[in-house]
Amino acid sequence: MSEDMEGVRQALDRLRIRIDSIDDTILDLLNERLEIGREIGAVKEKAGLQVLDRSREKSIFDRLVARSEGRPVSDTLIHHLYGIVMAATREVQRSRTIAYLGPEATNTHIAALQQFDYAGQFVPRTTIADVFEEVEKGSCDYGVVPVENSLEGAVNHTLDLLFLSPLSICAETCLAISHDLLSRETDLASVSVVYSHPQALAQSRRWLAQNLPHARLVEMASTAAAARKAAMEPGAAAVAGSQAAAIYNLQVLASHIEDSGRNTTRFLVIGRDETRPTGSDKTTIMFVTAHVPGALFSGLKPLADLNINLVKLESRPTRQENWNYFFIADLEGHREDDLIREAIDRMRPNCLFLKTVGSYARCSF
Ligand SMILES: C=C(O[C@@H]1C=C(C(=O)O)C=C[C@H]1O)C(=O)O
Repeated sequence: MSEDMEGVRQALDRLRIRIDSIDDTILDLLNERLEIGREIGAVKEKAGLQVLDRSREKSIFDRLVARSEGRPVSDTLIHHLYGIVMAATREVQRSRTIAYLGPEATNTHIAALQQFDYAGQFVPRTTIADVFEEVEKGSCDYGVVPVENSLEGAVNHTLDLLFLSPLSICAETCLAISHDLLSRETDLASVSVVYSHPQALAQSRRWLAQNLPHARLVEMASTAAAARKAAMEPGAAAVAGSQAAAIYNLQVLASHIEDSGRNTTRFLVIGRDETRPTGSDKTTIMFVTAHVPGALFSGLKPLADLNINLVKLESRPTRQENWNYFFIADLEGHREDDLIREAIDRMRPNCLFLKTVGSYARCSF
């Protein structure tokens, strides 16, 4: 090693010792914070108070943002980091169980982790119907299921189950599906085999041919199974979402290796909560109209009359009678808004059946 390189190594070692010591302190302080959170939880439980206190959380964010002004930890980073820390502090006060369409590391799992800030007990279920059932019978507080993909369209099974279910939509979350190359290796040269779902391999074919021309490509049942395999095998990599890296402790060797296309999936959180208005909300209703000319038109007319934006309209067979359909409409606004309330009241007499499935904050893309 040249003298120069030796100097660089020593400088890095010295600085990294300081980083290690800071990480230890941060971790000890986080553990102390969670322990205090647990004590706060006990006080609240005795007093019959709710775990979530938004105004306290807001005042913490405001104080920290002001404290860090002009320093490297930005406003956005504070919201991101402390959002996770606060979710964990709430979680030790009252654990939430979240059923999702599994197995582990699927896009639905990632969407669930993202939506609940990684705090909670996440329970994989094999089918969308099983997720609904867990929440309906009360063994889980929430369920997370896919509802729409930007390339494939609606997930009909989710819509059909929602039609029959007593549960509400509490939130929606969107996930940009992108493909990354994940491995326990730290450089591309050490990768000799790449595992993934056939679709993900196909969508990354050009990048793989250019960057790993000699690697063997092996098809797996899912990108999650591929990531799990890559985590166990030296010289192996997986094409999967970057979040699978955190779940399986893998390195992201390359990001966004898909050849083209923007592929986004929208997920719903189902449960029993009635969500408060946020100022940027959507309301989902489901309704059935009579089988006569103009029925859908008169059903929807109040929306036009009241100038309410119809974000989405889908139809599905009711399966109770042939050629009978129910409609799913997403309206801009919250069920507590006077305008939305008025519109639904006016729609009701024009429909054979109508239910509000939930009002929730719109996801940002
Ligand atoms: C710890 C508390 O419970 C929750 C968690 C908070 C936090 O992590 O700082 C703040 C407010 C509450 O939503 C609290 O009420 O102080």
